[in-house]
Amino acid sequence: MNLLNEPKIELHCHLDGSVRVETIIDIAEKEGIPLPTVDKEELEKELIAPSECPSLDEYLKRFSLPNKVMQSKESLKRITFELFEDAARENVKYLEVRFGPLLHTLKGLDIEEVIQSVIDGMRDAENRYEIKGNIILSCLRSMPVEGAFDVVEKGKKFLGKGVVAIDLCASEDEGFSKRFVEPITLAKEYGYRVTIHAGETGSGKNVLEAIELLGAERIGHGIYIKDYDAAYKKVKENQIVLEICPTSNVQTKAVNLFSEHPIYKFHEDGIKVTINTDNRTVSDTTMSKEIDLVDDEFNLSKEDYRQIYINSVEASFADQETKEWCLAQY
Ligand SMILES: O=c1[nH]cnc2c1ncn2[C@H]1C[C@H](O)[C@@H](CO)O1
Ligand SMILES: [Zn+2]
Repeated sequence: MNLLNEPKIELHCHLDGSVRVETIIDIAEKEGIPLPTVDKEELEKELIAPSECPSLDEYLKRFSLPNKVMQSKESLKRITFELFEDAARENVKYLEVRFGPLLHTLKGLDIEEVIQSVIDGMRDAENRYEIKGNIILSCLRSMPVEGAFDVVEKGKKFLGKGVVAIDLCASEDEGFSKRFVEPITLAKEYGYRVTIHAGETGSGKNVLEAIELLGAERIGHGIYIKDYDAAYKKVKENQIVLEICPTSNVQTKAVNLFSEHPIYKFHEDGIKVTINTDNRTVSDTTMSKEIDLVDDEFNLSKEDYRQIYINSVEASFADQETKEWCLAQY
């Protein structure tokens, strides 16, 4: 199937993992930020995780460089605009972009300014292209829990104005959900929707706990439910949607080889899967590449793709009007 022209929906895409390489060089020059090299190809080697990348923690090291140029309002707005522009050019109709606000406060911006700048970039792109978006605020598991409270509180005023959900990301330790029950419960009370990165590095139990303790409605990755029956059943029975990111899953060693990826088995068994990039730059990918990868390996039929598109629309945290618009695009 040639999928470049098919409409697409993306629910799992990190802003800091999706910065154009030329933009990193340009902002660094303008803001006087030193880079290891200003040669585009050399810089790509620093930014793109190899497929032989040994682990998630190794993969996560690629984010420190882009975050250096994401410390001003202008750069955050520009980077967001460009991400939506790139997505619109490959016919993505709706994109939920996520980022950790606290990562962008190193040079004096406050959390509200960070969020507002990302919203501004998104709105500019929505006005210019046929794409709609929403924002997911990510809290890093590697930071103290107080950080998550801070993000939940400061992000609250943007709910319904661009921000829709809360996420936990970064290194995945066994049993992390227990630590975050309070801030995520508070977020739910405020009206945030919930998606959680879990089951990426070996633990299906983390997926079960993210659903039971944190009320996750969607799971980022969730690969390891394949080895943990209770989590598998929970995901299937509760129709929890998996945000699968094929290339990233190989790089972080959620799977060793893409041919071993359980995405198609899940799909055939009635688990709701979606296809996403995770990180356009760090994983050197696009939605078209990710869908092609799945198609090459598992021979997606038109009906398979249609189902995945519908899963994505229905599981999105968009309002009803936007969901209907997305469905009408197919
Ligand atoms: O696939 C991922 N798993 C866990 N954390 C991730 C993944 N991709 C990116 N992140 C982290 C690194 C970023 O700095 C952070 C916020 O976008 O989210
Ligand atoms: Zn992710």
